[in-house]
Amino acid sequence: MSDHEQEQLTSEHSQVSSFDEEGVRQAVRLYLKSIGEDPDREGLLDTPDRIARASREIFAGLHQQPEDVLQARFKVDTEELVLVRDIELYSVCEHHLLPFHGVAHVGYVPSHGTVTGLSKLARLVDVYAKRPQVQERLTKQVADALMDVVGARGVIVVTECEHLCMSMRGVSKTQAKTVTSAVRGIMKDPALRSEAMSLILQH
Ligand SMILES: Nc1nc2c(ncn2[C@@H]2O[C@H](COP(=O)(O)OP(=O)(O)OP(=O)(O)O)[C@@H](O)[C@H]2O)c(=O)[nH]1
Ligand SMILES: [Zn+2]
Repeated sequence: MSDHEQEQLTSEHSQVSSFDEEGVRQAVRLYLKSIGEDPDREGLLDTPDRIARASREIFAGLHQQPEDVLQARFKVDTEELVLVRDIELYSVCEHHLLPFHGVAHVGYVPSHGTVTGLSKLARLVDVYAKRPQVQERLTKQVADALMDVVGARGVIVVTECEHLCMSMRGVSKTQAKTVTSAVRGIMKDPALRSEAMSLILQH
């Protein structure tokens, strides 16, 4: 198996177990102790519970599939580009468990007039963002889901993010933005791709 196939296997198809709230609470107490804090001081008493509740939200995408949010599909007489720009995105980098955040631009060309609801594109971004991630994989997974689940003829996904692991620590570059893209199907056609890119870049 190639490295690429191995990476896909471990990050996309590995078994996800159910959310263990008590496990998170215990881990946070241990973490606080290990950084030299006192988990029993007043200000920190409820922190393990807060982090457990917040983690349920932040990592909700681990327990969702694209099919769960792409159910709204209907017919509109169009086979033209549909693009939702500047979809806010909050995710967590799997290397440091620190946030990365920014925007996603998601465009697709429907097949036989089958479109999905506009809000569903944003929900799809969340399904993949609310997991421990790397930005490249997030971008690719959104594109692949639109091709596979909605049956799009072509897709373009561009994400622009700031990684807190690069700004609040480590290399400390606060202005650096990471841009990744995934282009599928007929969107690879240079004219269509450049139409989509010019719409995406209209800030
Ligand atoms: N390609 C990619 N890299 C990421 C992403 N998020 C974080 N990283 C990088 O993952 C790398 C992990 O590198 P390591 O050398 O193992 O970790 P580190 O010692 O904490 O690295 P520094 O951040 O350079 O201090 C770093 O270069 C991060 O910038 C992402 O979404 N995509
Ligand atoms: Zn990181």
